[in-house]
Amino acid sequence: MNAINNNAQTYDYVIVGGGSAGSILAARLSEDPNVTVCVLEAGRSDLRPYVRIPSGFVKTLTQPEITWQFKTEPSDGSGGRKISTTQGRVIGGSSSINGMMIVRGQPGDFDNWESLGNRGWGYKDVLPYFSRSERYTGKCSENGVRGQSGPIPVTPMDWFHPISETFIDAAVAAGHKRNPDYNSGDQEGVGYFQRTIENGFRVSAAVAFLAPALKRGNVALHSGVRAQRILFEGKRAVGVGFIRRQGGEETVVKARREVIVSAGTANTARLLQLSGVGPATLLSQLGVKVVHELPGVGENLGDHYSARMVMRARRGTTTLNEMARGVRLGWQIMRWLAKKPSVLTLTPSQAHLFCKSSPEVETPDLQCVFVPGSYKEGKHYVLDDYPGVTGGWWQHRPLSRGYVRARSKDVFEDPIIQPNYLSHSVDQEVMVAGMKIIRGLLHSSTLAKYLEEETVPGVDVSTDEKMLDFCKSNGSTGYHLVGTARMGPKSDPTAVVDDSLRVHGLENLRVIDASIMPAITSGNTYAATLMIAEKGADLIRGIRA
Ligand SMILES: Cc1cc2nc3c(=O)[nH]c(=O)nc-3n(C[C@H](O)[C@H](O)[C@H](O)COP(=O)(O)OP(=O)(O)OC[C@H]3O[C@@H](n4cnc5c(N)ncnc54)[C@H](O)[C@@H]3O)c2cc1C
Repeated sequence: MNAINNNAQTYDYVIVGGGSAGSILAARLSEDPNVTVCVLEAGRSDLRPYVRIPSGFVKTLTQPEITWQFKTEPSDGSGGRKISTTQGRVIGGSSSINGMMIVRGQPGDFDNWESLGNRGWGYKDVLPYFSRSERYTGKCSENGVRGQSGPIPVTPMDWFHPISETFIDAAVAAGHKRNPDYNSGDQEGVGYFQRTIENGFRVSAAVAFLAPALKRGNVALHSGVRAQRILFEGKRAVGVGFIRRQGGEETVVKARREVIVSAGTANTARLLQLSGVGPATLLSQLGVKVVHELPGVGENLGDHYSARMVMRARRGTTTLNEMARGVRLGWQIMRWLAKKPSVLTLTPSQAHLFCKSSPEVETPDLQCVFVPGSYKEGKHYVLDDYPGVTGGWWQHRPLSRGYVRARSKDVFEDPIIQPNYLSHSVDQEVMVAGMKIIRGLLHSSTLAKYLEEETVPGVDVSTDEKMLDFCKSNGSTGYHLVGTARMGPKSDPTAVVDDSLRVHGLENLRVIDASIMPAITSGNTYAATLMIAEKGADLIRGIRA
């Protein structure tokens, strides 16, 4: 181990990652004025129009200056393709570039975590933490599960397209119930997404938590720096070494109490590995000295593999494809400037359908989404030249698992990310079932007044085999990477952290971000990550909800 510079600055807590979880942790830990916190963040300022204006989402994905331009390894399930699985590298992390849709998941997701040996992570235990960070402005159900005074606004959809409403009608006609609040504990049904958008702007975890915390004076933020290793004295984490540029000189910050890794699922696993915590064989291939052997570091990678189909709308129908261009776009910009609902404040998907792939399944195992617009086939976020709509779908709880492995000791070289999409036969069956459900709705008589022809993939893709092939060769990431530092008891050989989020076998080191999920949640993963951070902060402070 390199010598630790004795002039290094010392804080009570050093947090690696000023993203979704890191922002909450910095804010909660610094509520005590006697505590000092240092946040190390690889990205820089989030004061950018494409970050702050919700529809800028698609632009951010291709901007390397604010994103980790990660790609997955090819596999049979991805039709031999590498898939871009961009993550946020900017203040606020992925919360500054995500799709802003808030989906908590299902009660059973967390009861399952608890049944895997994680005490205090059942649905009833995590509910207060979901509520704590949110300020839900929609109509609340009477069971009191929604938060109404937290820092993150969760707002109902305020801009509606008649085809989206007709999609909802089609789902109701097909027997699905209209659900006014899928985050109430009963997820099943169809309706509109809830969003982290307020007054026309994205409200990221950094805007809601980190920025106010920085004003307290006991939080230091180093941006544009990459942590390259956690420093240990024996088995105790004592600080973090970071660099500003590839091959640059290392600076050290020391942690009096704890080092907390909140670098996101891919980077957290990679940082642990580069710090000598991980599978011994991998560490030896990398030339990293083993501090503590933990075979599960980087394993158990999960994601929501999604596919989409496109329908051409009848001539004269105005979809987002037309509204996001020319004079119509000008009008929408004017509306946004006047603080009126506008296409500029849309989430990437407008309507949802949480449903079952078959009657035998106990709770919804599919998430279907509807967008009153469409992208050109094979192109990244280029709108079709004709009026079109998109139906997408993914399996809630896929069984396929992959891994993240550092490629080299250099934190400027992207890690190997292999999600092994659709490697499990159940996942293949559920994806095909999902395609049949969404296709049935898009071709229904209810939507026929608007839609005329399936353009992607086309009706000749009609057998289960062809549909599976289509999913394999056209599907994509849900951007919901989780699981590479899975939480579980010591008796579980693949567990990385215990149910207090402490890394097994080491002292003063916790992982608190999406990587600790033992199994992916039934929905987009942001809300669950915020909950993990809220609970993680209490675990550190010894507070019970
Ligand atoms: C494009 C996209 C769209 C998404 N859409 C949705 C959605 O609509 N709804 C939803 O619920 N979920 C969505 N998600 C998923 C959700 O945003 C993530 O699950 C969640 O934000 C993960 O939070 P995190 O704290 O684990 O990581 P992040 O928020 O990614 O934070 C990690 C931070 O650590 C920093 N970092 C990493 N390595 C280092 C290092 N070595 N040194 C210093 N800093 C480092 C990163 O730059 C980053 O800022 C989306 C994700 C993406 C990427």
